[in-house]
Amino acid sequence: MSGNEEQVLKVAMPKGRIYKQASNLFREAGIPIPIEYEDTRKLMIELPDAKMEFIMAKPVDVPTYVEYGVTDIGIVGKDVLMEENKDVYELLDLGIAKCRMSVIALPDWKPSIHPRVATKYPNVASAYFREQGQQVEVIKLNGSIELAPMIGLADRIVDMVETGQTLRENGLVEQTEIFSITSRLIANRVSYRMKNERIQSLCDRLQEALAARV
Ligand SMILES: Nc1ncnc2c1ncn2[C@@H]1O[C@H](COP(=O)(O)OP(=O)(O)OP(=O)(O)O)[C@@H](O)[C@H]1O
Ligand SMILES: O=P(O)(O)OC[C@H]1O[C@H](OP(=O)(O)OP(=O)(O)O)[C@H](O)[C@@H]1O
Repeated sequence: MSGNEEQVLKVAMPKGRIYKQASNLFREAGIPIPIEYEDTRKLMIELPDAKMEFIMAKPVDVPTYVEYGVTDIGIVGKDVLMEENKDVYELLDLGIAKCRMSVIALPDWKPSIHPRVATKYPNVASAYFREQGQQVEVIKLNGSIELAPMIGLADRIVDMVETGQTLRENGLVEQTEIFSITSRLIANRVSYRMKNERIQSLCDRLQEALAARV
């Protein structure tokens, strides 16, 4: 890394579906991060002129990098923030990668004596059903969650809905929306104090870029 170490702002960017929207927003804010990174396996991007360094992280790991301070800030979905419950500051709602967390079932769902709920988000699901006063067994899956009620692993699932296409194509219905999701800018607590001016100025630029969109 070149330049003054103190001044470099380290950012954890999520690989996958958030990257494109987040990188568009950064470019609109005047930060020339590449549009695509998929054609390389490079996991770090340095922007010496902007004194910024980006790491390409698995989305679910972004709060961990930020909590440990190996990056100063990061971008992450509200779903991951709720599930991971890390000790970080949530600075800005970026309004990108919109979707919602919902309870989903087959159309003929009926309450059962030993209800089972499959999800990628066991903490979110457990907290939700606890608040509802419903005792359920939560089963953790890592993907293709919609399969669970279809093949009898669970009665219901807690999962994200964006367009609703996955539900429609698999004959499932949304029972309840638990919360809406967008991506957030988060910061390490120490970095927020030590690099406050840099982080604040980035927030201002991102907010201006967001305001210019509407
Ligand atoms: N349709 C959607 N389904 C899932 N997440 C979505 C959707 N639309 C927006 N998002 C947001 O994108 C984030 C990252 O999703 P993405 O699929 O890239 O990562 P992931 O779930 O970790 O995938 P993988 O495990 O395949 O790497 C989610 O945490 C959520 O905030
Ligand atoms: O409402 P839709 O627009 O259909 O989007 C929702 C789907 O997208 C996500 O799955 P993802 O693509 O991340 O795949 P996976 O979790 O099954 O790996 C989510 O878990 C839903 O299955």
